[in-house]
Amino acid sequence: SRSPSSAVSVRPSVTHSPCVAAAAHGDVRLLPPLPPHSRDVTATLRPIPTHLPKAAPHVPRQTARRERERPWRRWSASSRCRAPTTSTWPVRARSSFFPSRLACARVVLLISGLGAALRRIGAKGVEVRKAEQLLGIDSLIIPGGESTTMAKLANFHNLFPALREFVGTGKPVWGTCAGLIFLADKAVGQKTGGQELVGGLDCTVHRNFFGSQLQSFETELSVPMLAEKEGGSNTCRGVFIRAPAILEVGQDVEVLADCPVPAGRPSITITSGEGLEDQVYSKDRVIVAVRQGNILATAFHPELTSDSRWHRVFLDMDKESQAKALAALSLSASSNDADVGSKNKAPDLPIFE
Ligand SMILES: NC(=O)CC[C@H](N)C(=O)O
Repeated sequence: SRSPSSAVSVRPSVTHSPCVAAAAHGDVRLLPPLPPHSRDVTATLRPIPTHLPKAAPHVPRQTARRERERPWRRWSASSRCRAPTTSTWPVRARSSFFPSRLACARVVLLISGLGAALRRIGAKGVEVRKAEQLLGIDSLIIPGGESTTMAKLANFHNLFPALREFVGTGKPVWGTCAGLIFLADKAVGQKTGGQELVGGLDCTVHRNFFGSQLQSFETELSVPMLAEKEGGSNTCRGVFIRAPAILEVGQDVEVLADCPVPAGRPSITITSGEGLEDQVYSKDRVIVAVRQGNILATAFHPELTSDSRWHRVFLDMDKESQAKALAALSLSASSNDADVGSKNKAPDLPIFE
């Protein structure tokens, strides 16, 4: 037999076999010879050292003076917040904000503040990165970010068909900011070449209605629905970050909040395309929150305030949708019992005279 300290040849396919485990303890057994037809590929296994080198004493890192004095710069301008240059594009994208931030819920999910806010009110969230994960969730949040990049990534991961299907199931979907843009049937103010949308919400959205990052603002919004459903004040704080706004809605869309167009904001030209004339948005108010059936959409970020009423409204939509699904299930089960032979027949409802 061979000395335990020498290298041992093993077939790669058996690297985790008991023989190799034994080799790690110095008890080396040689493998039976390879059958003549197999590829003669071998790998070298070095014995694992029994004595690990002593850990070097921990020396606390010296914080640079500049960092001590201006800690808030640490994760902003510093190169350390950049993705490693060796990452490939999709990996880097995943580490930024999508689709890991495409959030959803058995009750919803997990992005940043949205996740924390939902956890506070007892909802469980999961991250959705792949289309098939949408099958296991009850409701979905498409959060803020940058909708053009999010659309590129959703395309890359082939998420659009699954997202459209999810919206079509009637399960609750909430889009905030860029998520609202995703859900709109039509978006204007897009980059050249446009961007793909999930759609489902009958409205026209302007991608950067309120201007650039510098024009981000907070304001008090009047939302009577919040007080009606969840109690508390008639208003809520709206945090608008490079925010979109809704220019027009279809008749099935319920407007939940609007706000004045900020004074001094340059006029917005809406390029209609398809041979229609450009129009200038001339109203003095603009829509910032809507609901259409299973879709809730806000141009602002409710997760950035401590008011969790928007989250509770969304969870109520989730409960409603589950109750509906249950009712539909028990209805179809009882009609199956009563009428086993006739599949796909509409339920025979009783007539009360
Ligand atoms: N905070 C946000 O989500 C900004 C959205 C941004 N205006 C966009 O085009 O995607």
